[in-house]
Amino acid sequence: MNVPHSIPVERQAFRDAMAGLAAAVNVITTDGPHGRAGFTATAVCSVTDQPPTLLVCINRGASVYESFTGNGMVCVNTLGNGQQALSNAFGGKTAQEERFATGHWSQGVTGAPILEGAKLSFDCRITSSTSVGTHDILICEVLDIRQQNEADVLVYFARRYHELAGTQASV
Ligand SMILES: NC(=O)c1ccc[n+]([C@@H]2O[C@H](COP(=O)([O-])OP(=O)(O)OC[C@H]3O[C@@H](n4cnc5c(N)ncnc54)[C@H](O)[C@@H]3O)[C@@H](O)[C@H]2O)c1
Ligand SMILES: Cc1cc2c(cc1C)N(C[C@H](O)[C@H](O)[C@H](O)COP(=O)(O)O)c1[nH]c(=O)[nH]c(=O)c1N2
Repeated sequence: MNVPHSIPVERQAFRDAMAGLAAAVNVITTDGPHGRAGFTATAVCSVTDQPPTLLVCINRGASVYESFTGNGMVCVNTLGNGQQALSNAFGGKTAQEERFATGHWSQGVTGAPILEGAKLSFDCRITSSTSVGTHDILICEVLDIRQQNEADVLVYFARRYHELAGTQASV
């Protein structure tokens, strides 16, 4: 079978198609010698459960990039219903102080900020990374998990937020 290799997919066509994938909304945080920082990410998924590992894609052009790669620690805070303001604040163009002022934070094993009231928080160490196009794929080993089983879930789909009723997840 002849597979057409040379038909380019336009950037906008790719984005329009990706808008059809529903995704959880996460505020990714870090702290350490390279500063406290955070950004919103939907490009997060499970990689393997041995060792428990997830990935986070971060744009190398983001103002927070050096803080994340320099500190080498991250917390993936998955948002629940009613936390759209946090997603918007961490979604770009606002100062870090302003972003963190929208939530209440604690610290766990890695020192990265843990969002009080998040649906889930994965405290992680970055074990490796790979550059693809404009982004780095951060491979993050999960060292600790905090969760609210009954919390509702915030979903980003078709360029807007949707709320889902909570479901039980077990660790
Ligand atoms: N992976 C990402 O970097 C990513 C993901 C989602 C949203 N965003 C950013 O958030 C803003 C709002 O996004 P939106 O979903 O409302 O509309 P949009 O049209 O900008 O994006 C639609 C979808 O395309 C994908 N996408 C967008 N920008 C991308 C990028 N630079 N690299 C890889 N995939 C990308 C995402 O799946 C996104 O949900 C935009 O500035 C967008 O760039 C970035
Ligand atoms: C819903 C949604 C989802 C995502 C984003 C935005 C929004 C609103 N952004 C963009 C990212 O949050 C933004 O670029 C950072 O906050 C960095 O912005 P500054 O460079 O600091 O202004 C984003 N960026 C990224 O590198 N990976 C991702 O998965 C996502 N996902």
